[in-house]
Amino acid sequence: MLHCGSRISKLCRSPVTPPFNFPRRLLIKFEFSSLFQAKGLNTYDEESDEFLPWLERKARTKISSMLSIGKSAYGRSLFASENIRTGDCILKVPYSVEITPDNLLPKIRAILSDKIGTVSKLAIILLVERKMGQSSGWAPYICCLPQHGEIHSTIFWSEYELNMICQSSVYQETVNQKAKIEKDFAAVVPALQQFPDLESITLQDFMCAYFSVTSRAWESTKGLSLIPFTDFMNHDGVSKSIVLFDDDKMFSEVIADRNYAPGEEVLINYGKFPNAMLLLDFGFTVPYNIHDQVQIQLSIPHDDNLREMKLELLQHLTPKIKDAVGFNCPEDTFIIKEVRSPRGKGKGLPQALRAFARLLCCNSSQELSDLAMEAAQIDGRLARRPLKDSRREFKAHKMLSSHITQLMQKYDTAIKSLPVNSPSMSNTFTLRRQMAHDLLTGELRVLKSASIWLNNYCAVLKSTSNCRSQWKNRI
Ligand SMILES: C[S@@+](CC[C@H](N)C(=O)[O-])C[C@H]1O[C@@H](n2cnc3c(N)ncnc32)[C@H](O)[C@@H]1O
Repeated sequence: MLHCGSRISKLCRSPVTPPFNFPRRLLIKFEFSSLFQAKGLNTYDEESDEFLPWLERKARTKISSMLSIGKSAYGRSLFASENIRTGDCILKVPYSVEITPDNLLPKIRAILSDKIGTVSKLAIILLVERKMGQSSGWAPYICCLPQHGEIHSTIFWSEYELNMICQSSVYQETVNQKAKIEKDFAAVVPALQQFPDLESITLQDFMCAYFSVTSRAWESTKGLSLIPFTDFMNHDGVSKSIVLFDDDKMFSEVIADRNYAPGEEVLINYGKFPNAMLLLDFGFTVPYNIHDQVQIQLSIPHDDNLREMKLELLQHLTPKIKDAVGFNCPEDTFIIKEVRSPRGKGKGLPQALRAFARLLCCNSSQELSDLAMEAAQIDGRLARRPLKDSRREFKAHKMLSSHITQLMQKYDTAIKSLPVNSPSMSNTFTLRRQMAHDLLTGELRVLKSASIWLNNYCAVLKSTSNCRSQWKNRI
């Protein structure tokens, strides 16, 4: 899921020209292919057999004649039930059968704190409907949602399991997410206590419902919603199709971007998510994830004589400059992605990170003033250009390189310390250990690519400055 505020929304594009507007943002962006067909078991799912007819009766319209629900290696999934051709609309779900915060019972909404977020509101709806059992108008959907024990999001990992991934930023994100859920639950409890049927809802129930929302909801122009049936589709990171929302006709739909034979599993793309996000929000990882990324934290050391001046420079720049620079505190976090070419321009190594490194390596007030003046003369962004003195530019990047080397060593140790697979391990632990391995190896790959690029950049700087000094000596 793309978390509200903290995660960047991206417009979704479909290879098929849609006849209507794209959604602003999808919590899950649907793309599909049969890449994983080998894993798509398509065993007949008796329980789900009645699901689509039930939803179509509720919607009073046909939703899909081309897809059926089956069981896959990753739980329920949708499979082609007939030949599908590129451009076919394979499902169309009216907004009337999507679950949005508007479905919250007015009597509960009236006593809920304003601070409760949309994810929590949807989670409460799911919990209320579950408590209603068979009398719920959503009962067939509710009983398909994941239960505690089937969920592998890191919010459900034990401390021991979490320790396997303490190198990754997802560790802290998990701690933060759990704290947020606990806070929301504490705010929800007084409202639940007003209703005898709901007061037995536990934090664990709330966490499961919260996970159902983060792993299955979309965000579109109309806000956050759960889309029954569509949310049975599993993820394939290389697929291209998406769910489209037609606000005029009030339905969401998926259009085939290729042909499918009957029985093929139809997979979609949830978005360009790194394993860290897949793990936290969806409870799974992919073995080789091209979207993996690593958080790098740099700080101005307390024993740096110029610390105050560096802070001053960062803090007293105009807000525009601060935003553009991307840092305004002694310690900052930068996201790096895999650097594709060791000799390329460093795509993946954020300019802001390199700029911070240049600032950190300044060792005179004159150098700092020069940087500030240069920033003012160009676009206001600090230290974005290579330093004129190539030895200082070298030093800044060497510092980054050694920081990344240290991180690589820590990741390497973490991977080597993963418990060795053994038959005595529970299935759950074996799976989570594998997820930890996917996550750590992906992040290590990102670090290695950055390290190669930095070493190459430093080598070029060194040879250039050597050439220059040899040339100077000759004159
Ligand atoms: C939107 S639901 C998809 C339907 C789900 N399989 C079900 O049984 O209802 C997302 C969940 O499906 C599973 N899933 C989807 N794609 C996966 C993949 N590529 N690998 C592993 N699990 C996947 C994860 O459990 C995830 O939380």
